[in-house]
Amino acid sequence: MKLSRQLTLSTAALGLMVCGMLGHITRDAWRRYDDTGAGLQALRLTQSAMVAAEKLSAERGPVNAVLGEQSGGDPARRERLRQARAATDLALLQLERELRADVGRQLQGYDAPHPVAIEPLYAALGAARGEVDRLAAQTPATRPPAQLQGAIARMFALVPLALDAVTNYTLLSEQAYPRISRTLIKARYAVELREYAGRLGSILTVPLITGQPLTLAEHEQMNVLRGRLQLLRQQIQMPFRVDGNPPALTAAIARMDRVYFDGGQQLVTEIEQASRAGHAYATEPGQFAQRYVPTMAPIVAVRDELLRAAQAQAERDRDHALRELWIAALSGVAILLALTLLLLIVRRRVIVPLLRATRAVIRLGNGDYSRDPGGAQRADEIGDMLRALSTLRTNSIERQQLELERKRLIEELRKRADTDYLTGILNRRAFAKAGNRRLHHARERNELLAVLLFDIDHFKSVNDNHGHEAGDQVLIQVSELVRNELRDGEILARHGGEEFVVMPSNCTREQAGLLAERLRSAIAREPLTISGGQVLRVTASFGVASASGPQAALDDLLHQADLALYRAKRNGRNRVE
Ligand SMILES: Nc1nc2c(ncn2[C@@H]2O[C@H](COP(=O)(O)OP(=O)(O)OP(=O)(O)O)[C@@H](O)[C@H]2O)c(=O)[nH]1
Repeated sequence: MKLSRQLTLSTAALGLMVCGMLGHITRDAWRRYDDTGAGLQALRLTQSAMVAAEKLSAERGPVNAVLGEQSGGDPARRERLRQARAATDLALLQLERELRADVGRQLQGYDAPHPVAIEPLYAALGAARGEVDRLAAQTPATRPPAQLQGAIARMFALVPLALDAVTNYTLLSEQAYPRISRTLIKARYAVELREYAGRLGSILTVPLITGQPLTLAEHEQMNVLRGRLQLLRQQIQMPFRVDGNPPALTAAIARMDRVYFDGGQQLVTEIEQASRAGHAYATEPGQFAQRYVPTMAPIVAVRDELLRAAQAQAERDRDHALRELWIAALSGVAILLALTLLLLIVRRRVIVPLLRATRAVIRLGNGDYSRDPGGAQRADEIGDMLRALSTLRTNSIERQQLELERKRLIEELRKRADTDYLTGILNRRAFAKAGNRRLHHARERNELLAVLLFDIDHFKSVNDNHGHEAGDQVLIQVSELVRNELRDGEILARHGGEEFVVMPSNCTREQAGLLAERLRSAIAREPLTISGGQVLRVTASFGVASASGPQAALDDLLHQADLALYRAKRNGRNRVE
């Protein structure tokens, strides 16, 4: 597989792995963020349900005051009852609104009990208030104690309905966001504490109205409630395992201990003691409610402090989760960008130069040195490689030039070895090679072969009379003259000194004689101009020999021609024999 493809595939695989990992991290961060959001939502619902439960509890105070009045309708008490009812209605409306807006959106998907429907609570509340109003319309003396008890019991029965909602929303909050569960459980205890504190006070309502002592059952009921209140108080006081209670919560608990457990319960104890002693009660229900109810406010403050702590924790966690989500998403994008950039850099800085280098190596291998691989300005390893290739190209060009020069020199040497240095025609050695080749050829085809040997007459006198250099010029001009007379395929060579040899192809003795005659007359006819402008005329004597058949040998042929030449010299020169 090619390197560029391998790189693309491995980068893609790496990118996928990084994407998968980041997807996982981002999904986790998103889930945490979503959980804290859902937790906050559930927390708001829990808070609304707790406020509704508290308002329902609080409504019992004015109810007791109105039902416990001694004479006629007290407008101030009625007004307090109206205000308490308005506060309850507002809290329920708030809860209902949040339920409609939020449940099914944020909290969907959590396997929690379905929050209680608000309608049964409204029905029970309507019925209880109707009963209270009916009794309040009667004069105090005509209000039967049993019916008063019934009306108060109905009011009591409302709170568990709201507490059910509290419990369910608390569970939802816990499930959506477990980190705040301990705080919410404590808040739930505070709500219960407020409810039981209210109940403790409410037990006294009827005895205070009727002026009767508390019954044994009422004493026992009060002891049970006190026990529960102590238990809940201890649970709330118990510090959180990791961080302990926050200072604001510690202060709220201390205030609750002082105001309610010391002050509020003291009021209850005083009435209990008067009942046991058989004394008349020093207070009537309205006055008692006015003194007792405010002592329960710090309990609600503790609850609110706990809810505030839970909310602060959830918001902190949500901000943290959001920050992590951003970090995961941004680092994912940054890693992917870095990978892409790396791929592009490697492709541009490594793969492309490698491909260029490969092409350059192939070109060099094929002997094409036309283009330089380039990249000399790069300071990295690829630059080193390209520079090495450039050097290789330069060396190869030099080597190629040397090789050409060597070939040219060899060719020149070969030529020189075969060429007569003076006349430029073949020398005796080259003639022997060419002549033997032709002889061999003639033998194969059974052709006739002839040799003409000629020698310039009285050449010595040319040298003697005109100088050796003039003799050289005569030799050169005679060879040129003869070469011009010959046709292609007719070999001319200097056989030595002033002696030349001609070998025509496939030629009879007669044809060779005619050729010799033609050459002889051309030499004799041609005036030769030597340096200094002097004109000379020379003649030459020719000896002709021919041979055919397998026995023919070049030396024999030359020997016979030489004999014929000798005869021509002897017979007067400038002739053909
Ligand atoms: N200038 C010159 N002279 C040469 C060369 N080679 C041989 N000679 C001369 O050629 C002459 C040959 O002389 P000879 O063999 O006596 O023959 P000739 O004078 O031609 O007389 P015949 O052949 O009998 O007609 C000698 O003087 C050689 O020195 C050469 O390359 N240049």
